[in-house]
Amino acid sequence: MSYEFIEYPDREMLVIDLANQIAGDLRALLRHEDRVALAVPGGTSPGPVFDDLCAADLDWSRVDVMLSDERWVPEQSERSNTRLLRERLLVERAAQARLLPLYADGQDCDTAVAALGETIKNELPLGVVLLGMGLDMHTASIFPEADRLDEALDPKAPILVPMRAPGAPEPRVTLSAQVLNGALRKHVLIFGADKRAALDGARGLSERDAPINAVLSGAKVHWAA
Ligand SMILES: O=C1O[C@H](COP(=O)(O)O)[C@@H](O)[C@H](O)[C@H]1O
Repeated sequence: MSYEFIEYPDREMLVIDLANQIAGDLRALLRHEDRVALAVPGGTSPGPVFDDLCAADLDWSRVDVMLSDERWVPEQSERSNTRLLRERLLVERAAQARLLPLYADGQDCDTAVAALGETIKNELPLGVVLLGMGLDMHTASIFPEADRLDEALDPKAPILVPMRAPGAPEPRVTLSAQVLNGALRKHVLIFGADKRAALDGARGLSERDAPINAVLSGAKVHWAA
């Protein structure tokens, strides 16, 4: 699998350039489509990119934003990826975008995935996907040793898969690898020497051992120490 690796002198330059590239991708796709879907990660890495991207000059009213994965916790929780989105991406100009939820309050994730997946069906293929990666080489919530890892990696996987994993403190839902991998533009955001070593270490491993490998083909990987 081949991907483009872009190394930046520092995190600030990465953030500015990546936000510009995503905005450029969205503008380019909006020239030919009525609406474009953008999927983004949660966790600790993407916040600064959201802070820049939210001010991008484009027709956000035609952008459908969703998460790559969600931790099954209420939006009030510090661990809610939806909360991060609302606070740092869906503000300023990007407040015009439509949020497609990956969480349903009061339901369990195993029953909620079918209905949540239905709302995403018409968005495929996704226009732009930004992904993160954990030190254990998980991406979205596709974790090594997760209970439904094989299902999430299956080319015939459903759109959304519930997931429980030793490395995840709460149940999750995740877009499946084929949905993420099928995006028209793919970006992966990685900060730090330890994650770069993890990415290098993923080379030659199976997708089960290194789920990041399931989404790298044709992606741009953005890295800064
Ligand atoms: O739990 C998650 O982890 C990954 C990586 O997060 P980071 O904090 O190491 O940047 C993230 O991509 C994923 O969306 C999130 O749910």
